[in-house]
Amino acid sequence: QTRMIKMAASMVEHGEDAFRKLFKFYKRRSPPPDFIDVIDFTKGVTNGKVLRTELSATSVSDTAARCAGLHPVHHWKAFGLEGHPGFIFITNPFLPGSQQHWVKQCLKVYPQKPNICNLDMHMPTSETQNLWEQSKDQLRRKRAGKREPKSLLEKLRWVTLGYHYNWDTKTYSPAHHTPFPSDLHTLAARVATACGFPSFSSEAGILNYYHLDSSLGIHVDESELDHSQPLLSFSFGQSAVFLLGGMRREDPATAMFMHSGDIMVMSGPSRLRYHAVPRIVAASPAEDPLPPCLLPRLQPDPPEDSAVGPVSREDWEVCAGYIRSSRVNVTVRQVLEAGGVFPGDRGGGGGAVTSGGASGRERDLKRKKSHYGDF
Ligand SMILES: O=C(O)CCC(=O)C(=O)O
Ligand SMILES: [Fe+2]
Repeated sequence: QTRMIKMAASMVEHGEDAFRKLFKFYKRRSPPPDFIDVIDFTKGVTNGKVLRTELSATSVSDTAARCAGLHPVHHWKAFGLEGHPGFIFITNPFLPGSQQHWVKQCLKVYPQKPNICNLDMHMPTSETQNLWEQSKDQLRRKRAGKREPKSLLEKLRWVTLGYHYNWDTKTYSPAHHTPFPSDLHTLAARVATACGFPSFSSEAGILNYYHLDSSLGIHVDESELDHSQPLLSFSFGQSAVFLLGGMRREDPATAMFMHSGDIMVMSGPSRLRYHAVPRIVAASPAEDPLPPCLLPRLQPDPPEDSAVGPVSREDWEVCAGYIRSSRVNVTVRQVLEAGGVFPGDRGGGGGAVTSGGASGRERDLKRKKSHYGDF
């Protein structure tokens, strides 16, 4: 019997190596990896694994899409992956000019109280309240090509929204909840509806801020209590290599680019797949550090009741200084079943939930360290 256990252990180890090796391959600095095997959905169906997917084009009116800064749903290009039901990749469906709104919110608005960020553990609220004010002049100079010491905003690693994820206990709790931003709620609702999840409710958000040397370890997001609802992921700024694995940590993974504006939906049988971000891919020196979809252009005024507003030139200069060497990813999750409550919660708060599985939302040590300490 010990032999069997040993054999199983070595198989797991061997398998784990496959995803970990791929992770290390794409993370490597010198020599840098080639990206030949990385799927680029913006190039269409070029890889045998890539499939076109139809969305429910009539489920979201063109007006509702426009109010969330999105093209009409029938213009979106959505893809799936062979053997990965429930995985949906939408290449940048944002209207020109509207990604700027989300970048600005992620840098200027969402890091503010009552939301929680990694810097809260290290400094008084009076200082974290003012990340933007304290960083804006430095970032503006950066945008003009000047070398600058790291601004406070560049030390931001994560922000949580709604039910604030507790990285230590790997749980959400009714005691740690603040209102979810309404503009992001609207965006997520439109995307979820187009993907066939009209009852999706944005209850928790995790924003991850990456620089050119950042990565996110292999993990699965299983702390939410309702896995029948999708996980939505929005990316802005520099591109990333994203690895999508299987239901077990040792399953092989597929590499794909996530570019600015791309949206990923992990639903159904793909909701609990392992995944990781081994690398941020900087624009080549010959290119503008800002992707074309983030270059300033004159936009028609957004509709009256739009969730997205115009970004002032002043504010955009700061954002551009930041995003020329960074990536922001926003994930939106539904935590509870419709009408559900936290187990053990009698309405009085407290009573954190432990998610299934002993591993919870497993992150590698590196990532864990960066949660509270790495700055
Ligand atoms: O940055 C990404 O694309 C992935 C983020 C992620 O997996 C998470 O926040 O759970
Ligand atoms: Fe994740």
